[in-house]
Amino acid sequence: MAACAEAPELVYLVTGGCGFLGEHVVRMLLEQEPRLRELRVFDLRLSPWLEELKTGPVQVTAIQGDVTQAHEVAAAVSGAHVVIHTAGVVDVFGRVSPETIYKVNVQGTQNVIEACVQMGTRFLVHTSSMEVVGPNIKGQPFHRGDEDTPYEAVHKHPYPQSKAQAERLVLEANGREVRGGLTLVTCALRPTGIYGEGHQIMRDFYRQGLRLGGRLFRAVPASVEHGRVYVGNVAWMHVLVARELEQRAALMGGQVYFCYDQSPYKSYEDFNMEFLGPCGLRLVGTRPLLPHWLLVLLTALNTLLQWLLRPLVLYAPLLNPYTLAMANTTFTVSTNKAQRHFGYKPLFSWEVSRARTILWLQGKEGSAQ
Ligand SMILES: NC(=O)C1=CN([C@@H]2O[C@H](COP(=O)(O)OP(=O)(O)OC[C@H]3O[C@@H](n4cnc5c(N)ncnc54)[C@H](O)[C@@H]3O)[C@@H](O)[C@H]2O)C=CC1
Ligand SMILES: C[C@H](CCCC(C)(C)O)[C@H]1CC[C@H]2[C@@H]3[C@H](O)CC4=CC(=O)CC[C@]4(C)[C@H]3CC[C@]12C
Repeated sequence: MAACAEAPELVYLVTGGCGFLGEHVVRMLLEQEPRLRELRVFDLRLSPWLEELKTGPVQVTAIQGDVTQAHEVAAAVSGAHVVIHTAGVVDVFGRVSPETIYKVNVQGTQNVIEACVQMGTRFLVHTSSMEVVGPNIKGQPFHRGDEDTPYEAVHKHPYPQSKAQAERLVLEANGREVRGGLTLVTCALRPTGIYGEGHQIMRDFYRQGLRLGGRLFRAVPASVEHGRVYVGNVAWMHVLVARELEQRAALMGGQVYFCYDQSPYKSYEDFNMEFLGPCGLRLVGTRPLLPHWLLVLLTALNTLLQWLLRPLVLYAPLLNPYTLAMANTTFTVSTNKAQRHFGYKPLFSWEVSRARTILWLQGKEGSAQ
C-alpha cells in the first residue's frame, strides 16, 4: 500500500458508511487521510449528505448495496486497498429478527472477508463491539478491564452473539492468502457505548424526557458504571488503524482493540444527563425510583406485550430484560493498547465531545442527521 508523496492513490471502502458511526468514519477519512484518492461508501440506504461530499478533491463513490449479497460486496471491494467494515444491524430491542441480525452481521462479514480474498484487498478493519466480551448473562462486572482481562463471555442475545461470531471470523482470516499471493491483515475495534452527533438512542431519551415534562426517572443505581466513547474518537481510531495496518502488520494483524477516550465513567443515565441536563432535562431521584424486582416485572410485561402485539404492530420499548441487565452491570474499559500499538490518542477531549453532542441534541449543529 506504499503511497507516493505527491499523488493520492489509495482507494478505501467503508461499509455501513451512512450509519451513525459510518458517517463519522467517512468524514474523518476525508479530513485526515491525505493519501486518499477514492472513497467508496457502501450502504443499504444512501444518505442525501453524501452529495455534498462529492464536490471535494477526493472521488466519493456512493454504492447502494447489501452486505448479505456476496456479488455486490465483491464488486464494491474490487480495486480497494482498505476496507473498513462498519455495516451491521444494531438491535437489542427486538426490532429485527434474530435471523436478519445473523445474516447481516455474520454472513455479511464473511462476504466482506471473501471479497477481500477474491479481489486481492489486503487490509480489513472491522467494527466489533464491547458486547463481544460483555456484560455476560450472569451480570458479572467488568471493571476497568483491558483486552487481556479474563472474563466469562457468555451471551444469549442475538446481537452480541452475532458480533462475537463476526469478530472471530475476521480475526481468523488474518494471514489468509489473497489474490496476488500476499496476505490479508485484519483487526477488530471494540467500541463501548458510542455517543455523539447522530446517536439515535440519546435522541430517544431526549424526546422521552420532553414528553414527560422535562423529567427522566432514574432506573439504574448511580454506582453502576458504563463505558462510553465519543463517536469522533471511534472514527479516528478506525482511520489510524487503517493507516498503520500495513507498516505494523506483524504487530496489529489479528488483534482486537477496545475504543476508549477521556469520557468519564458514570452510570448510563448519569452519563446521558451530561448532555440532556444542558438541554433542560432533569433526572429525578438519587436512587432508582422503582425497586429492581418491579423493573424486572415490567421488562417481562414488555416482552409479553411485544410477543402479543407482533402480528399487529412492532412494540419495541427501550426497557426489556436485556437492556435492563446491560444498564445494571458495570462494564468499563481502561487500556492503552491502541496507543502502544498504533499511537492512538483521542482527537477530541471530553469537553469538546460533550459540547459537540449537546449542540447536536439542541439542533444547532452537527453533521449527523
Ligand atoms: N452504536 C453503538 O453504541 C455501537 C455500535 N457498534 C458497531 O458499530 C457499527 C455501526 O453501528 P452504528 O453506526 O451504531 O449503527 P447504524 O445502524 O447507525 O449503522 C449501521 C449501518 O449499516 C447499514 N446496514 C445495515 N444492514 C446493511 C446491509 N445488509 N448491507 C449494507 N449496509 C447495511 C445501515 O443502513 C446503517 O447505515 C456496527 O457494526 C455496530 O455493531 C459497536 C459498539 C457500539
Ligand atoms: C437502552 C439501554 C438503557 C436502558 C435504560 C433504562 C430503560 C433501564 O432506563 C442501554 C444501556 C446499555 C446500552 C448498550 C451499551 O452501550 C452497549 C452497546 C453496544 C453496541 O454494540 C450496540 C449498542 C449497545 C447494545 C447499547 C444499546 C443501549 C443500551 C442497552
